[in-house]
Amino acid sequence: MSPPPRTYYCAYILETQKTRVPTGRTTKTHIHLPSITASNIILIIRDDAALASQYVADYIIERITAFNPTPERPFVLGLPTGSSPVLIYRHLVQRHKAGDISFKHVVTFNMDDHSFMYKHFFSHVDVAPENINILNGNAVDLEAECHDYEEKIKKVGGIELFLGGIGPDGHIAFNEPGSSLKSRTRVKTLAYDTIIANSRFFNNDLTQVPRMALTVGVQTVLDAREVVVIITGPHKAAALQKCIEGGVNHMWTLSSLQLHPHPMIVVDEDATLELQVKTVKYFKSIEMVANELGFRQMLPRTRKRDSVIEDHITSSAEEVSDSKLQVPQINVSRSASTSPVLEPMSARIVSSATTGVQDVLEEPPLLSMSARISS
Ligand SMILES: N[C@@H]1[C@@H](O)[C@H](O)[C@@H](COP(=O)(O)O)O[C@@H]1O
Repeated sequence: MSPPPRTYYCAYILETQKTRVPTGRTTKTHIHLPSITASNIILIIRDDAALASQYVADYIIERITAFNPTPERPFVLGLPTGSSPVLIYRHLVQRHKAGDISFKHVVTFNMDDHSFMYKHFFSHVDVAPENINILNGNAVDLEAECHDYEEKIKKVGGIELFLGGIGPDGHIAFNEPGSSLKSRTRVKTLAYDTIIANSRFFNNDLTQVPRMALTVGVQTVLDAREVVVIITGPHKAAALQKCIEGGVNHMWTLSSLQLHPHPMIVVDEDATLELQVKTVKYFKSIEMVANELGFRQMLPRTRKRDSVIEDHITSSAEEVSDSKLQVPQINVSRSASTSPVLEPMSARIVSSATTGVQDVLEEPPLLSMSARISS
């Protein structure tokens, strides 16, 4: 009896893998899922936002644990704001409190200039204050602030994993439609759509929403060794469709992930509403095949490699020698400087500074941002 087609397919991959393994050496190999997709993008689909968020949080924990960070070689994590990652942070906090993960040797860089990170994440885990990097929208010299941010990222050895969210227009961080795909950290004028979307943080008063923001650039995100993006809700379905089924396009800056060697997008069913059925089925089958074969997404253990096959024997020595990282000694004071040039969103969020830190674990899962902030 002939095996089912998917067995043939898997067998074909395994055969490819075998022929690429150097002869005469005992190696344990893994296939990267991106190698069997049309682009490199891995799309993970979960039933709802809670399950998608849990997947991402567990994945981040897995990656930090596997990296085994130390003070000399910290794990560098890029982080977003917005309502999408709130459940991810909640899950990370829970796992931290359960003793599953420490953030002691994790250095963070935020995508843009919000302070909500303290409320939802930093205040609840053991991340060292000197390891937290957030753009300061109150800096006197904004250009220098942006330049220094890029330098700090470089100094710490680059970002290992950039977690991101998107706006309904497909923007990543605050890289609005039309942003250069080569852009780096800079001041960005916000699109009207984004101003409307962010008005929920400002009592729905459009006039209160800042018109500009500091943000990492598209290229800053693409430079990370891995990018993981969470997309949930039907209002982001059109953006997901453009970014997955369309080409690379500066009007949908998330689509730039197609240029990245290790991007993963984790979505709920609602976000897939605009995708073709065959696209959804295909990506689901990729995960199913991987599960059946007993492997998940595997990243190169060495920082410079982007190979289909991973060599577990040779990697560790290269990895250590290639990553003498220094934790930057950065002043992360949240206080505003004397004459603010550009007020950050965080400064205008009603009562965010005065309400104090709440235990986010007690919040209902899908409470809107505005409701949380004004409570
Ligand atoms: N700069 C932020 C993005 O980083 C975020 O991804 C987006 C979506 O936010 P939400 O997750 O609340 O939809 O909002 C803002 O534009």
